[in-house]
Amino acid sequence: MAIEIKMPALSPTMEEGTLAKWLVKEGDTVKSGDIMAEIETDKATMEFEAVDEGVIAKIIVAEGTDNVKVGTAIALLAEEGEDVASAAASGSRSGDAANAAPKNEPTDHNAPPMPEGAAAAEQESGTQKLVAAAEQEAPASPEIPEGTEMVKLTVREALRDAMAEEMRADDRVFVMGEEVAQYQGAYKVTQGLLDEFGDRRVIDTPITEYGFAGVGTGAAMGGLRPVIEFMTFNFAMQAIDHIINSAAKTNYMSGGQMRCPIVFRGPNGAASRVGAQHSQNYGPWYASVPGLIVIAPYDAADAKGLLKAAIRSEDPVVFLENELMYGRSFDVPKLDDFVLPIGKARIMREGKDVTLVSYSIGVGVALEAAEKLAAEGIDAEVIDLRTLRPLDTKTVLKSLAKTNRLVVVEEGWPTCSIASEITAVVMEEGFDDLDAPVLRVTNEDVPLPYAANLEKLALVDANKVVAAVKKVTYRG
Ligand SMILES: Cc1ncc(C[n+]2csc(CCOP(=O)(O)OP(=O)(O)O)c2C)c(N)n1
Repeated sequence: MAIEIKMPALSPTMEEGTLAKWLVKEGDTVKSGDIMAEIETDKATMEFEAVDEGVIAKIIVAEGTDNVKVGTAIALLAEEGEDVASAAASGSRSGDAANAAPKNEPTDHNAPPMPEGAAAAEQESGTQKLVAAAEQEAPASPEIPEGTEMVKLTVREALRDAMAEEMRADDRVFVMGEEVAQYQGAYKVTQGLLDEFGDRRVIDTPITEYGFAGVGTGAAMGGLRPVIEFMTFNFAMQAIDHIINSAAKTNYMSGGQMRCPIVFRGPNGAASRVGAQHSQNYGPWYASVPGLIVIAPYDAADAKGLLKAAIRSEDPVVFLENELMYGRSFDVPKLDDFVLPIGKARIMREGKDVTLVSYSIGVGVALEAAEKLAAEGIDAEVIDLRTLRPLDTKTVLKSLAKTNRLVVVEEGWPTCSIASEITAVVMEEGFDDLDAPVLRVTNEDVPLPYAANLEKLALVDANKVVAAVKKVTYRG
């Protein structure tokens, strides 16, 4: 089987580039270190070296092609002893998941058109469509066709449906974690999955987060699409080395030649009376790591649409749920394949006097505050970030340009928080739009107390948001 040569990531931020020039042609022999092509990005022109030895069996993406996404197959290499003609005609092999074609490829009706290079490569590799679905620009709220039926689902059911749909569509997807199979999840998120998919794809593990996060990461590098459930993200402290040092680095340290399509999911943040060690928000921790995508949905529709997108992502996703949201019901579009774009915030409520930015359970706090403020004649716009990395700063800055005041609401500590990051971005890029300092409304900067009265005082709430808004609107 031929080896796919892929568009390399020649810098940590490179997402696509121009295949400016091929320096080899079909039939040429290359060895490790030979310069094969010149690749241009908006920053520089760089030489692309061969890693493997062999004969160029086929050039897939022609020179001069713009917008070739990192990871797109650009040529096929026949290995030593392999017949070049049949290598060119045959499929390809590679250790990474981007090449392992799914048996039943899911279709993404929301996927925008692909750039030329990716479209050409798609004929060679069916999975390019999935890459494009997760990585392309898409509208903030994908259009839900008029007349679409909505169904009420709990966040828990929406998450289960997302996994079940992706498992039906792609048999590389499997779920692994403590109590996910027979017990159907510590919070019953994996309900029904063992019955439908069997114990090869719904796997109970010992209490060893380091072990199963590592097995999952290896499986993703080897061509599968694991969904790793942590009973809570507090226990993922045991697994953090695999998430940060292995999964997040794969794409970059292999120069785009290997990907790690894995989802780490589970509840995050404070629950109720579970104490300091079980009540932490890891959003800011993971969002500070290049190479990770971090998603923290609020409602059931987002939980479903974003988890489906996460499972299709070519890069590792930390998917932060919230225990207190699992049982809450919301409208979810009844569509065959409801997938939301990663990296797009959503305006939950339009307003003109102040912008409230939040994510996960904090969105509910912000919406509650907006209602209270409306009663006092203050019209708040509420933004749900949805994705914490990459952050949709455009949507935040656009809203600020309208309201000129901003408060960030976060169920987490204030120091080095998402709120701090938003504040920095707004100061750097939106300074002239500010009529007041940006305020952070967060939990108190202490390990969460266990005593019910102290816990309540330490957590963010709508009254604290109202007080902050009065400060920035000078109505206090
Ligand atoms: C690192 C970590 N992972 C998961 C948990 C959640 N957890 C608490 S008790 C428990 C089961 C413990 O079973 P066992 O060790 O057999 O002790 P038992 O309570 O049954 O005596 C689990 C999974 C945890 N506390 N810490």
